[in-house]
Formats: sequence, structure tokens, C-alpha cells
Amino acid sequence: MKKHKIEVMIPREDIKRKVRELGELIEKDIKDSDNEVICVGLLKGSAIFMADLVQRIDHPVKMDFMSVSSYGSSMETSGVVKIIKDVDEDVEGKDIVIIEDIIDSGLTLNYVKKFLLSKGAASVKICTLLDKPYRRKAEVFVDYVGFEIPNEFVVGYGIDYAEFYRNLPYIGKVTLLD
Ligand SMILES: O=P(O)(O)OC[C@H]1O[C@H](OP(=O)(O)OP(=O)(O)O)[C@H](O)[C@@H]1O
Ligand code: HPA
Ligand SMILES: [Mg+2]
Repeated sequence: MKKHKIEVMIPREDIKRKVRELGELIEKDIKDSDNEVICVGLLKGSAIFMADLVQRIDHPVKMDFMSVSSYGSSMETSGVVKIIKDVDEDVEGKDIVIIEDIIDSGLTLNYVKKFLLSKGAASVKICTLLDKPYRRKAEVFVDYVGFEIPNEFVVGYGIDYAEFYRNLPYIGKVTLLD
């Protein structure tokens, strides 16, 4: 890891409020569906967000996880999305809500959404806590966005820099020092 500092970008209280709002929006959209609803979190970044968000959805949903990696220990995407762990549930005919921590190039979500639709999901929606819309390499329609953030490398609340800082209770901005 290069020498760096971290400053607060989104404090813990703002995240809490936003998670509550997102949970209410998702609940409103899914409560009249006749299909089973599966919230699919993308490991590892979404783990903390997913855990908090599902508790704000007052409707019976299943939880499942995929592991898809493209960053490794770097600050830049490798451009190659690899599925390391598939969902356990059969998604055919189910309504899927993908829960993601951050969208940057869009490569991860573009790939995962197509993948789940190809397995026969009835619908696939996307909920992300953070959106960095400035560096898109692939188009993705995002149904629920917590915060749009500037083009900075961020950590915390599940999001890592070389696997560290996922345990920060806020979103922090990483600045490299020389
Ligand atoms: O829009 P993109 O440019 O594809 O970037 C976003 C993805 O990158 C990060 O995952 P990463 O591959 O680092 O795995 P992690 O969740 O285990 O940190 C992040 O959690 C998103 O899943
Ligand atoms: O800003 C980020 N931080 C950590 N991981 C990431 N993956 C895409 N963007 C980011
Ligand atoms: Mg990562």
C-alpha cells in the first residue's frame, strides 16, 4: 500500500439516514410483487451495507451473495470481471435486487446484471450506496442510489483499499502522499 491519508467524506449519521430511505423505497417497490425477492450482495464490499439495508425492508426477502472481483489490491480496475462465487439460490422467475457498495467503471454491475438475467431472473434491480458516474466504461441503469460522489478513491463501510479499512463506520476519501 502506498503512503496515504484518509479524510471523512460521508459521516456515519448521513449513511444511517440514507440506508433508512433506500430501504423504504425498495420496500414500496417490492411489496406488491407475487414473485420471491432475493437481495444479492456482491462480496466483499456490500457486506456491511447489505446487513444494515435488509433490516430496513419490511417484507420477507431472501439474502444471497456473489463474489466478483476486478480490482485486486489496486486502485484501478483490471477491466476483467471474474465470478468467484455464484448465487446459491435458483434465480429463475425471482425478482432480484443487487446490493452494491459502489459503482465506478460500471463493469462489475453491467456483467452481473446480464449474468442474472441470463439465468432467468424475472427482474433485476440495482441498489448502490455510492455512485461515481464520471469514469463509466459500461452503461448501467441504477434503480436506487444513495450518494453520488466525486471521482475520488473512497474507503469505509465495507469498501477497501488493498483489503483494509472496510471496518471504518464512515466513508473516507483516500489521498496518496509522496
Ligand atoms: O464499477 P466498477 O469499476 O466495476 O467497481 C465497483 C466494484 O469494485 C469493488 O469491488 P472489488 O472488485 O474491489 O471487490 P470487493 O468488493 O471485494 O472490494 C466494489 O466493491 C464494486 O463491486
Ligand atoms: O473508490 C473506490 N474505492 C474502493 N474500491 C473501489 N472500486 C471501485 N471504486 C472504488
Ligand atoms: Mg475492492
